[in-house]
Amino acid sequence: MPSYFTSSPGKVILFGEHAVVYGKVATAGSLGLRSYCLIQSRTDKTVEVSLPDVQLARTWSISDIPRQDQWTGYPYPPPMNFELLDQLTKFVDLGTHTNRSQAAIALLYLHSYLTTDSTASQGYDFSVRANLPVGAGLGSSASYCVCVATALLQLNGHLSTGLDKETQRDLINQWAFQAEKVIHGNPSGIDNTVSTLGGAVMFKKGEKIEPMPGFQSLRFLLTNTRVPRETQVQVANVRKLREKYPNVVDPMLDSINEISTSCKQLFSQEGLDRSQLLTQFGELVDVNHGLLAALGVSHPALEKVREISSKLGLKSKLTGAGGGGCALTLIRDDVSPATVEVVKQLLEAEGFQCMETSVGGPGAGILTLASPTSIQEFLSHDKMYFEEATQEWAYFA
Ligand SMILES: Nc1ncnc2c1ncn2[C@@H]1O[C@H](COP(=O)(O)OP(=O)(O)O)[C@@H](O)[C@H]1O
Ligand SMILES: C[C@@](O)(CCOP(=O)(O)O)CC(=O)O
Repeated sequence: MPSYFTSSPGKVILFGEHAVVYGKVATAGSLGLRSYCLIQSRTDKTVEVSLPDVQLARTWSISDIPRQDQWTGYPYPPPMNFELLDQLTKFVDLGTHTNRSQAAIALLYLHSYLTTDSTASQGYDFSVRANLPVGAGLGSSASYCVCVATALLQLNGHLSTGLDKETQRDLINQWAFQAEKVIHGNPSGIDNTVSTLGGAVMFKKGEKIEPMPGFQSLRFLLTNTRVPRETQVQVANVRKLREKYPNVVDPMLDSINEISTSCKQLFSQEGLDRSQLLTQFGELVDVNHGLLAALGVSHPALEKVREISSKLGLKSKLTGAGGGGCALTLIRDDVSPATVEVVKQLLEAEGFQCMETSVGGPGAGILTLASPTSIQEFLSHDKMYFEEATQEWAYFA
């Protein structure tokens, strides 16, 4: 049985956070920061799971894991099975609300449906590690779920039955969404869609998530202010402001909507060269942050990022709910590595964590390994090891 690596990106909201809650368009893109999974069959009928980012290492006998009737491939995943969730919660016995318990239950939920008789008669090794900070609003959970879904679908032969790429992508996305529901209850589906498809997408509540045509990969410095963010609190604050001043706030939300649509137009505009595109993108970054700050969701730490980066001519905005969390700074093609280094040092001196990354890269991918590898070896590799193997990955785009 072959061994596989799977991988999938985190996500970042480029434009439209908060406004999206009121039915406006938002834009999100895939990050160069990814999760990586190793999966391979073993012969002793056990499942050995290693999730070092959430400090989980467990081995289960495959016959003990609650299992559903084998899923036949169609239709797409059945509705959430709460009885199975209960069984799995008892089975993993790690408490209901811990990071590791959610991660383990999400994995076993997919296992329960996707495992075939042939895999169940063997067992497998399974490990995931991420280049992404977990719980910082960068979609680590969706990235984890997409990696897990891709790995289990592939190991069990569900992706190799002559399906076209679009169907394979859909399968991965749908099953990852099931796992996201296990972790998050009622997510919008945006994070797993970006992680599966890569690139950038436009989304509007209740409507189909659409890829953004012509999107070009962009470079960003991502700064985690390490100020804890509470999405619900920020969303509630904007709601109160809107209730008090609807005639003031509604036009701001409409403006944010226009920023997302202007972004889409930028990438489909013929004859616009890359440098003009980046200049205009930076202007949209600036205006969007200004509107978010006016909605009251910035934070002194996020303003510090803006202050430092603007001194060196760079445009930044908060990303996600705000009130803390992360900011993104656009690095135009003409910005020298020395300038990036200076900005990084200044930000790190404030106690922030900086990550240089691209936005708009590939989505879910698989790398078939010529020979088995051990979990220990997988865990021992520097994370860059996986990045460097990029050319050999098969993506579903
Ligand atoms: N690398 C990983 N390994 C195991 N579980 C992970 C990993 N990354 C994310 N998760 C799961 O996703 C959860 C984080 O979800 P969340 O708090 O929404 O963060 P984010 O905003 O980064 O998606 C973790 O508690 C864990 O259950
Ligand atoms: C503020 C909001 O628009 C985005 C929240 O982003 P994050 O989960 O904090 O990255 C809320 C939402 O869309 O549900």
